[in-house]
Amino acid sequence: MASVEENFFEGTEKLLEVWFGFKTDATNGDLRIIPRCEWEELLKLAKCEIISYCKNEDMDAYVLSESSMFVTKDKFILKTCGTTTLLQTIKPLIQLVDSQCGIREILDIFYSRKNFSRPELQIGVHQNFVDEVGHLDKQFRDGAAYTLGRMNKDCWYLYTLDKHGVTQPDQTFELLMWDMCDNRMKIFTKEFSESGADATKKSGICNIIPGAKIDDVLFEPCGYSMNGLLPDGYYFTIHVTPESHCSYVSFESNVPRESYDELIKKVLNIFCPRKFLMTVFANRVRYFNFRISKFRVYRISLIQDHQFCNFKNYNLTYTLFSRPIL
Ligand SMILES: C[S@+](CC[C@H](N)C(=O)[O-])C[C@H]1O[C@@H](n2cnc3c(N)ncnc32)[C@H](O)[C@@H]1O
Repeated sequence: MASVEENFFEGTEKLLEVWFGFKTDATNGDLRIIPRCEWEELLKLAKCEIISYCKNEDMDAYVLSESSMFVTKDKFILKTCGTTTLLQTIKPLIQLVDSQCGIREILDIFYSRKNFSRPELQIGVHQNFVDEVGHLDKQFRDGAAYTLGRMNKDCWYLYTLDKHGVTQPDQTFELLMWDMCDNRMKIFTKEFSESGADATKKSGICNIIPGAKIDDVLFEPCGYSMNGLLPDGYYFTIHVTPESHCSYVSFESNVPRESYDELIKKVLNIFCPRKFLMTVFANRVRYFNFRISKFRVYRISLIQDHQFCNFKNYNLTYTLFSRPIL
């Protein structure tokens, strides 16, 4: 029988979002003209590959062997888990966008991740955030790095640019969940579900944001990834590592909401995590005032850490919750 060590999978993702300055006068000024073979080459540097693809008018969405990639006219999002080497793509990405689209200006970048369960298994700079920051600093002059949460326990790292880059309304909401309920995790195995679509239906993921165009994959023997596309460049993406000794789920979306209460309630009801971390990022155009007192849905949750950051262009709320085992 394989040991727990051999079966360990690091579900925690590295997440990169890059906003490019887009040129109205250029016919090639759109990241979506970049051919798939170029993305495939770029992803090789991160040690992952495309396994599924869907698109709508505003966005191209790729399910990867390790999480997801989204491409819009002027925005690139890459989310990779396991022992991928995401930051190896950053310089080649900038060169690729320059050579194919003639775009050199970078409005903002966001590189973030939760602390890993097993950082020693990561490759190169990804073993610790200080080295990741060093790598990013070589590329960007005005980078700023932060740690939210407890440096010796659960925390969340962020690297962004210290500038007023993105002028259009923008927000990103993330729920990172771990210590999951085993019963719920069964759905994301081939033993219990036939396909990605079957798991999406059985779990109730299909009801989180109705009307989305969904591309879902169920891995063999277990594991699940989905991208959901909505009109006007909105998306959501869910990734599940169901193995009980390292269970982890992530939910991410840029859909705007006055309050995220309903969305959070739906996601928590599906996955039942014992611990979860929430980040809400919103720029001044889409200022989001998060008030913890309104958190009716978490009556049974304990807030362990709650922090609010006021950046030059964005506000960020970070909250870590734990729930008693019922
Ligand atoms: C790619 S998925 C989603 C990972 C995601 N970051 C998460 O939130 O957990 C990872 C899950 O799929 C399983 N899996 C099965 N085959 C895989 C493969 N070829 N590559 C990556 N993961 C695979 C892993 O064991 C794990 O349970």
